[in-house]
Amino acid sequence: MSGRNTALTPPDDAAAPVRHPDAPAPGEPLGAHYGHCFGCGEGQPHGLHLEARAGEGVRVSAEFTVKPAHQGAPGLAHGGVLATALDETLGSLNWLLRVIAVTGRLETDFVRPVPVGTVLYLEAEVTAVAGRKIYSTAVGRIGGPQGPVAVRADALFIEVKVDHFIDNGRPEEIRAAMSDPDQVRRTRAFEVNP
Ligand SMILES: CCCCC/C=C\C/C=C\C/C=C\C/C=C\CCCC(=O)SCCNC(=O)CCNC(=O)[C@H](O)C(C)(C)COP(=O)(O)OP(=O)(O)OC[C@H]1O[C@@H](n2cnc3c(N)ncnc32)[C@H](O)[C@@H]1OP(=O)(O)O
Repeated sequence: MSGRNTALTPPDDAAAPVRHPDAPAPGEPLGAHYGHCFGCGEGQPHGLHLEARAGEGVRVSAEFTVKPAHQGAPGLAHGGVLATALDETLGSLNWLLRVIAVTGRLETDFVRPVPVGTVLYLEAEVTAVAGRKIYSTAVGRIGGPQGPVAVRADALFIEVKVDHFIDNGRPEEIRAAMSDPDQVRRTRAFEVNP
């Protein structure tokens, strides 16, 4: 990785994020980006079924209820599942920028154990943009939207073209996605980004 800048701190010449004019209004649900997504899709029985809503600026909020299928230790959420909830919430921010992006780096702090049955209240925001690099941060609280922080993360997403998925995804799922008009419409909405 020598010569590559993979830091989670934006460079000095990074720009403030700009909310896309067609971004959903604050309070509106963003909906799943893909029905079989483990984070947000309805078609994954043991998935997180995370529902994100647009906030003000380039911010989102989301809730995730920890189910028995998400355990690591007895009665406690698996850390990787909590990282997935953070990743998914952070990923949904890119919908407000109308940019397709994938996680390059995700740095997670696990601050408190999260029992099964808990609702994790997540909030995320984009802090800066530098070329294809999108810097963002998220927290997850328990006991209520203003409760104590249980998890937090900083992330770097990298903008990609839709070809990233078409070229790399397993052909049978890509074929199915491309023959689903709702999926195509949702994906194409990103491509008109100037
Ligand atoms: C029509 C049907 C199509 C179906 C599509 C369906 C849906 C699509 C729509 C929306 C869905 C979009 C996303 C999903 C949303 C949420 C899910 C949660 C998010 C995820 O779960 S997503 C999965 C996990 N994610 C990956 O699967 C990424 C694997 N990876 C790669 O695919 C490459 O690695 C890539 C593309 C990241 C970069 O590759 P590349 O060749 O384009 O760019 P390059 O290497 O030149 O890097 C450019 C600059 O980024 C820096 N950089 C690169 N990598 C870095 C790293 N790891 N850490 C820190 N910095 C990094 C470099 O340092 C350089 O920075 P600098 O220029 O300053 O040096």
